[in-house]
Amino acid sequence: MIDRPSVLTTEIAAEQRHVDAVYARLEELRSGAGEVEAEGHRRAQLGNEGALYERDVLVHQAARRLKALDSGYDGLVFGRLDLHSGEARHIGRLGVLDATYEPLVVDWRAPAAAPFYRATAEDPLGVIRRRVIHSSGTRVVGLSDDLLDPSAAPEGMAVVGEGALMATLARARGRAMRDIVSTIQREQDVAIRAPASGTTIIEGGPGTGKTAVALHRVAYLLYSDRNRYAGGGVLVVGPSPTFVRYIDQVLPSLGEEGVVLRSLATMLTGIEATRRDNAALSAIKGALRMRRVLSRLVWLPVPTAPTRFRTVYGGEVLTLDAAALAAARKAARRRGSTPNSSRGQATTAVLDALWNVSRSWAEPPEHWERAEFDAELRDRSEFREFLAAWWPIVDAERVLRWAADRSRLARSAGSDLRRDEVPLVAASFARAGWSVADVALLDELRALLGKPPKPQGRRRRPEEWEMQEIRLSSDRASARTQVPDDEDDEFSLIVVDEAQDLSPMQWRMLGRRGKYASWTLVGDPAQSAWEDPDEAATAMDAAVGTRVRRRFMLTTNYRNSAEIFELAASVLRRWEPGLDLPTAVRRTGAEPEQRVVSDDRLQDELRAAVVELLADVEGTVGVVTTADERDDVAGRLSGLGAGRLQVVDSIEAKGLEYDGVVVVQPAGIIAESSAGHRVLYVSLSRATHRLVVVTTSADWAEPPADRPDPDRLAEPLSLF
Ligand SMILES: Nc1ncnc2c1ncn2[C@@H]1O[C@H](COP(=O)(O)OP(=O)(O)OP(=O)(O)O)[C@@H](O)[C@H]1O
Repeated sequence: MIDRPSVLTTEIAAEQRHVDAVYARLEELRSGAGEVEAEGHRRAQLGNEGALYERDVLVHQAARRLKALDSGYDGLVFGRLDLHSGEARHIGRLGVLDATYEPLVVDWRAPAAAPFYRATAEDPLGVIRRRVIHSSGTRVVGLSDDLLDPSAAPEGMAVVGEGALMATLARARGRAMRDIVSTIQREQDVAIRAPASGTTIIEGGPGTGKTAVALHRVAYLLYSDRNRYAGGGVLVVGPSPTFVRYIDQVLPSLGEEGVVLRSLATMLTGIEATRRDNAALSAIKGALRMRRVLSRLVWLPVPTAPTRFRTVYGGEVLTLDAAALAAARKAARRRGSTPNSSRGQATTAVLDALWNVSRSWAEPPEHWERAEFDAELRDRSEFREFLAAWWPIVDAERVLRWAADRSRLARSAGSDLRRDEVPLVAASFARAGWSVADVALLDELRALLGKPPKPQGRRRRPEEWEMQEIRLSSDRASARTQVPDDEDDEFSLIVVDEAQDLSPMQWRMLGRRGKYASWTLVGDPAQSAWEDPDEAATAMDAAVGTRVRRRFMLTTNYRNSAEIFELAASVLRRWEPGLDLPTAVRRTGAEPEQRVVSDDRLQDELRAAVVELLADVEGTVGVVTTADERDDVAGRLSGLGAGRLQVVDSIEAKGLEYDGVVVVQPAGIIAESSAGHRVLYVSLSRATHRLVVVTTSADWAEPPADRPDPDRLAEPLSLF
């Protein structure tokens, strides 16, 4: 007896035929792009500038095309819509036309693909059946159908497979975040395709896909207005280097390579913040009052500045003492805009002071000519050396290191730092390396210090500019990831993840990079650890400007099992009862566990829990501890997990996810910062499958009687 193929096998075979046709067409397009490139090189052999220009254009176009064709290769076709009109529309990672310009695949970002994400049974948008096509490389391995409009289904229309979303969510997580292009949900799609102008705010609880949505939005905006965004640069900012490593494969998997990903610790080229200050210090350093402190600091004489200058002119000795130099410094500052750009004003002020010395004598040498006096002194090496020592060009790092001297910091503090705060802040600048909060201070200092005037260079001929432009645009993608983006770097699109935690000084740092940018801000006020929401909101307003704001709220948690999220939510609600939290959609039957042990058993129990989770889940395991304990815990667990285990502190855990999570000493995590229960909420909502809490006290979830007033806690909800 011959087995009849199942409906699923028949349907898979039919889709495979279409997918094969798409790959065959892709090969033709690849060889076409190769020919364009060869043609470019042939033209360059003519040797004149016009030919070189054409070569650059053609090679650039071909390279872009090839890159686009390669990027979406695996699993290129992932969806199909069967429409009322009878059309079967395939959706994929990129658009492919056949030789007669009929679409074989529609790019997921094109308007024609929108119903794939937006159609529902209540509002089918002309879609009868939506099909998700699962592939492995170029081979179709499965299908998941949704019949959205059964009444319109033609006779014999097959409906096969399980729900695609649930199947995807149940899969084990790897070390890197994946794209969600085949299962984007309706509320997410609306945020992804929101207009570019102004500021788009995407809010939602843990695991609602905010990060995924923000990254897909970048790919969407690059698709819909590539010239503007690829040319002007796109910056994605995340909270920590670990987070940036976690998300850095999503955009390349969507075919976008040229986006700059930075964490708040690595915003400045050449400076990597290696530590975080404690909550009290971060609050001081992040507050706007630091700007006033820094603006005084930059004008103080450098610690090695000479306090006297003596020279001989026309046989007479001219001396400037400390008071005269201080007056000259004041005069230079009045005339200059920033210290580094004011060397000229400083020179003039010193010459004025020297001249005035001669004028104050009982018998001023009347035959001295001012112009001659200036010209001769300016030329002298002793004068130039004095100026270089007295008014040197300084960089931000040196200036902040000098502030490790308490008396120097106190001189700049005005009434902006309390007396007891000065030694704390000064001591932190004396420590090796920089903290994350210092990065924003260094950036502010760079702006306040300014730049020395540029020496005049040779002017370029217009055609040189043109060639330069072409090379720049063709190299831009790779150049942007290699060339330092310094304080001059402006972006046309800035995406900020975990935006609820930015300090006012960090908002200023980003604002300087996006004066004309379109912004996408992603955050969850309930996960906020920042204390002064009003000041942060003001700084955010100043950074993003007053243009139109659009808001989207994501409501479904796709990360956690319902069992795990219920625990995280119940803890947060004990502290802040009125919060609106998302709903988790996936039940696994695995309840989160709490293991209460004595102090001396804590480490053994932690190790046992980690070993157990590594054996139980397929993917990654995370251990979340307090910042103080993190390195010790990592040391004790080293050697376990072969790349599947990561130990992070509770702030670093932001934005990350693992299949299994062990949270160690939750009471310690709460105690670490003033909004510690929110930080714990973040820690408890990192796991997809298993959560184990290892603790020495059973009542960690109970808020203390003197907990902060819930009304005050709710304020950060108004950040956006
Ligand atoms: N539509 C979707 N289809 C498949 N997976 C999804 C979808 N939306 C979100 N996810 C998955 O859910 C998880 C959480 O997403 P993401 O990290 O973007 O959430 P988040 O809102 O930024 O979370 P948090 O605020 O807790 O950091 C990720 O694994 C993501 O891939």
